[in-house]
Amino acid sequence: MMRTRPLKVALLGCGVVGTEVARIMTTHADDLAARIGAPVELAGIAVRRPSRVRAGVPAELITTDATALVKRGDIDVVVEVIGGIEPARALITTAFEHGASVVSANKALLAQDGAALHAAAESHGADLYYEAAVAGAIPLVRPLRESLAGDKVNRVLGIVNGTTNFILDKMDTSGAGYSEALDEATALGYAEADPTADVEGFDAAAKAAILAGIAFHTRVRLDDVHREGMTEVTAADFASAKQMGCTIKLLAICERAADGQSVTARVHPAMIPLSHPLASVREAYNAVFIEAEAAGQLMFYGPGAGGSPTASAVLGDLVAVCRNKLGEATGPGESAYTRLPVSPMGEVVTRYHISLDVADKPGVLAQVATVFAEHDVSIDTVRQTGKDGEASLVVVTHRAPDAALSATVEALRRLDTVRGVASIMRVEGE
Ligand SMILES: NC(=O)C1=CN([C@@H]2O[C@H](COP(=O)(O)OP(=O)(O)OC[C@H]3O[C@@H](n4cnc5c(N)ncnc54)[C@H](O)[C@@H]3O)[C@@H](O)[C@H]2O)C=CC1
Ligand SMILES: N[C@@H](CC=O)C(=O)O
Ligand code: NA
Repeated sequence: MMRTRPLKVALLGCGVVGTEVARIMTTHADDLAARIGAPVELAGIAVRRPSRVRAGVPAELITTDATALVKRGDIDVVVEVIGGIEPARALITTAFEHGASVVSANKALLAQDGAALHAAAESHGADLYYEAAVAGAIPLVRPLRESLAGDKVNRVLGIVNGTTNFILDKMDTSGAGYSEALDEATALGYAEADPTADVEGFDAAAKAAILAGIAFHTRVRLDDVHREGMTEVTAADFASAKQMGCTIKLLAICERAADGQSVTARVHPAMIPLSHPLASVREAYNAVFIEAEAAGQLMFYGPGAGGSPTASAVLGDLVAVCRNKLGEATGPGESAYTRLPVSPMGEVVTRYHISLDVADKPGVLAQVATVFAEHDVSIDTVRQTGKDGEASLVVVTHRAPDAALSATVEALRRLDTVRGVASIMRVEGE
């Protein structure tokens, strides 16, 4: 039976995502009410710039005082789509203190302070849901938290940043320049307020931290994630990748160690074979593989960024949280009981593609091969092209610990016959 008293929702932030949340809440009010079992009322919208025109957003609900809104006492759910650490963190904490549950899209905050926010939610008998924080519209957080709660996840690998995938895709397929592609991604509402978060890998690293924590039932923070952005990927890297039958993607990879005693989480550009499903993930789409002991390999694919797709995930959480409120229950909280430590990048086992500029004279290849052997790194393939006394040497290794691979590169740089290291890229997905 439908409850007549509405559940009241405060919306914090009305930018790319917030505008779409407000629009869908207004246009789909009847469906949402039917699915929840009570009407949901948008009770207030906190913004920073009230004069901005926001199509379809009820002007009478706009306020610049977000703190007063969350302190009203009659708010059931606070939807935080401001982003950043403060004032989002203080507003979420205040919301819990005043009896509200929270839906947030804020991966930066969750990757930094997720444990404290979960504890605050639990101590106030409230929910903290954040499906939109990882890979936009794609259901990932709830499948991991709920559907896979009975399985053992060993690996999560995928593309979790729409902006960088959009840029890399444009560079690869149309030869577009980096800045031009970034401007386009920003105009389409994919990029963070400061796009450095996207291109330097912070956004993907925050998502990797959230995914690893949920997948392995432990705590992983942003600082635990090895992070390399994509600003140094060049057209020459794409050309090398093509020669290998590969393309380049910014990947997030979270793994349980073979002995099960630790986990790793990393974000970096990598070559992947064109035959791998991730190679065909275009534009701002995201795709994530989850490998679980009983389930085997699962693939999640869809729009990873943009106002409307992200609002879809926010609204899904809103419905779930409202249902919990009506049932006087809460959904699953933080599960970090395994307390597995996060190992450093040096312990990750992976493959390298190394492109060297070398002197084209007898013995150079043997010298280079010796350096690899000294570091216990086995070579898979070598390709040499020479011209006018100089040569380009491309070495692809077998799998080895990342520490051994980096030490090999450092030793190669010290050889007189190695003029320079043109590029180093990890190879994944084989
Ligand atoms: N845009 C996207 O594709 C996605 C965004 N997200 C996350 O959603 C959140 C919002 O992102 P966008 O909507 O893209 O950002 P945005 O920058 O378009 O919107 C944020 C809005 O919050 C407002 N704001 C800032 N401080 C405020 C305050 N104290 N009180 C009230 N409003 C304030 C800003 O003026 C801005 O309009 C971020 O956490 C972001 O990481 C998550 C998934 C995808
Ligand atoms: N800036 C992010 C937005 C979604 O999380 C991205 O590009 O993926
Ligand atoms: Na999601």
